[in-house]
Amino acid sequence: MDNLAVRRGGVPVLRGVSLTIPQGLVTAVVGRSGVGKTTLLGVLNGLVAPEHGTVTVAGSGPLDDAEALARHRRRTATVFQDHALIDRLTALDNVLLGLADTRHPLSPLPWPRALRRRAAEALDLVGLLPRALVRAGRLSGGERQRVGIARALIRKPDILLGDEPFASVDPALVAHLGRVLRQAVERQGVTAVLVLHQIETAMALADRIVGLAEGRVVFDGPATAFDAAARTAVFGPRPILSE
Ligand SMILES: Nc1ncnc2c1ncn2[C@@H]1O[C@H](COP(=O)(O)OP(=O)(O)OP(=O)(O)O)[C@@H](O)[C@H]1O
Repeated sequence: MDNLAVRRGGVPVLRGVSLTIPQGLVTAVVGRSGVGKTTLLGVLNGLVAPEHGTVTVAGSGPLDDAEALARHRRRTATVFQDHALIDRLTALDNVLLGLADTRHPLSPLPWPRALRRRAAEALDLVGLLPRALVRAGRLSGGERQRVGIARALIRKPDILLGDEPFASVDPALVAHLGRVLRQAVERQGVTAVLVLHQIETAMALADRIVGLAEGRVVFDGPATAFDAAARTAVFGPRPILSE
């Protein structure tokens, strides 16, 4: 990302962000609420157009070119903050939507057995196989989120973007899902960029941390280097709690 500036609703959100995200690692994006983490992810999957600056992806090219953007999207999977599931479809069919660029997702033809098996395996990875045939509209928030993760993993993407992918997941499951994502990164060479709300989760899961404050990158380094000073730069001084 080179000197990116982005406005939302006319208001500057990112102001000159330059960043290199290394391939094959997990990078966590952290910062206070409203700082522009989702916006940064939106620029990375081409859903948000920068006012100026460019994003160039190795193997795809600068994303301001339509062909490069299409190439980039075929290699990318996103876990959205609001899950973006179709309520009337089962968990399994929602996972198959991850393969929608191979065939129309709502085609009345049954999905080939091999692909259904792949979807079942993806659901198993996130611990949801017993809920495979339940309609998404009947799943809990955390279950929906895990369907979203399975739908991203079934694509076997080169690039995995996640917007608070564990936000509504039971805390006991977060470590397990973190391991599932790390396995995908390590076995398939995935480059992951995850917006993470909890700095503790980011430090445990990510190789690198990017901290945003006031529209700029104020920390960019290994997770092990995210110290008290970095925490203050990103999140501000700790509030003093009155008794
Ligand atoms: N579609 C939009 N129209 C106008 N303003 C927007 C829009 N989307 C986001 N914003 C504003 O842009 C700023 C950055 O939003 P963004 O969602 O990127 O922040 P965030 O860091 O992901 O927040 P959170 O941690 O609360 O999810 C916020 O001030 C938000 O109100």
